[in-house]
Amino acid sequence: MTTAQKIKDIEEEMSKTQRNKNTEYHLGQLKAKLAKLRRELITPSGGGGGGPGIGFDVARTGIASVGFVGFPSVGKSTLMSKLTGTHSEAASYEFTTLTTVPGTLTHNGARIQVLDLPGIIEGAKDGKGRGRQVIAVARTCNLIFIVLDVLKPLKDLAILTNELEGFGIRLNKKPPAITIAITNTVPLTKIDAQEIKAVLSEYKMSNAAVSIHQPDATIEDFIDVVEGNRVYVPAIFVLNKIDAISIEEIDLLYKIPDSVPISSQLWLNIDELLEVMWEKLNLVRVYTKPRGQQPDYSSPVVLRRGRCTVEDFCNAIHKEIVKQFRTAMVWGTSAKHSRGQKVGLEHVLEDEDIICIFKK
Ligand SMILES: Nc1nc2c(ncn2[C@@H]2O[C@H](COP(=O)(O)OP(=O)(O)OP(=O)(O)O)[C@@H](O)[C@H]2O)c(=O)[nH]1
Ligand SMILES: [K+]
Ligand SMILES: [Mg+2]
Repeated sequence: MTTAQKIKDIEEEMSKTQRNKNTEYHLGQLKAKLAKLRRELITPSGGGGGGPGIGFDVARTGIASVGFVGFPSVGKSTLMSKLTGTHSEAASYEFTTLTTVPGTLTHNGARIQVLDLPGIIEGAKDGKGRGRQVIAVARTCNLIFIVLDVLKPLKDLAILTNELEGFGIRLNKKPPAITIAITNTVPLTKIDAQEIKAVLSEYKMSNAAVSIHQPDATIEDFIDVVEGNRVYVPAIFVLNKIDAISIEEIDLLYKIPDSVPISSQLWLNIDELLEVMWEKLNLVRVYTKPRGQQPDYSSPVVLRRGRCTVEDFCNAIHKEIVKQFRTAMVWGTSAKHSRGQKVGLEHVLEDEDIICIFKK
């Protein structure tokens, strides 16, 4: 039996099983089995791994990357060509794009790589078409544009989200606040949730201390933590081709969370798309101020959130700078005083801070 078939069987059994106190343990087991099978799909045991294949893995440039995921002919390539100036073939027939096509755009001084991808279809995560290669590229991006055609049913949005979920990608979600520490000394006296026990037994963890710090955590969140190979990626639902619908219909579209309606063909509402893209990328711009001079606002050093200490700033300019570093003055949100703060290499910078480095 193939992995895809095994998954289907379990999904069928789950849909037939009514949820109650007596079936909780069994359902927990099934969900864990399902997660393990999905992992097999992401990383096939026969070697080769689940990474992007030939024509999909492209050289990475820029400070962050945005991947385009969507059904065929929703307008991904039209958008990508216009945003970056790099030509990616667009046409009225499906599967025009067959590989990853990279381009770059510069926004607020940051160079961002844009990856146009082939269209995917339902069942992509289970091996249909080139879906798995496409989703494997999307997994490595800092932001995903889920591109949708407003003339097609909006249930496509749920289908695409589900395809990515099945590949371990969590859209617009924070990692669950759950920790698992395996121990041989602490007996499991307080845990009585049948589902948690079932999952742990499925993973052959007989002595585990589970701490859940999140009241609304679900058993799916718990499995995500046990599996540990999830990626949490921000996403924008790009609702394309609004030139083909009425104003009233556009107003309804605005109710979809994290969505931006646009027309890539008529170039409508692209400013909003770029603004939301910028917010979601969560980048940190740092302006350099040479001693005794005004800050240079024209070309910020752009860093990624979580990797934006003064040391990261130095390394982004030149590897040698850290060796000569004595101290730095910082002005802006991260500084304690409005007149600036003297800081060391470990200081964490904020967006639009100004920095002056003093060397030894
Ligand atoms: N009306 C309208 N048509 C558009 C818009 N954007 C793209 N199209 C048309 O939609 C068709 C498909 O466009 P593509 O850019 O090739 O779509 P794609 O998503 O890259 O398609 P695949 O690579 O085949 O998956 C083309 O005929 C485009 O001219 C838009 O904003 N409005
Ligand atoms: K097309
Ligand atoms: Mg295309």
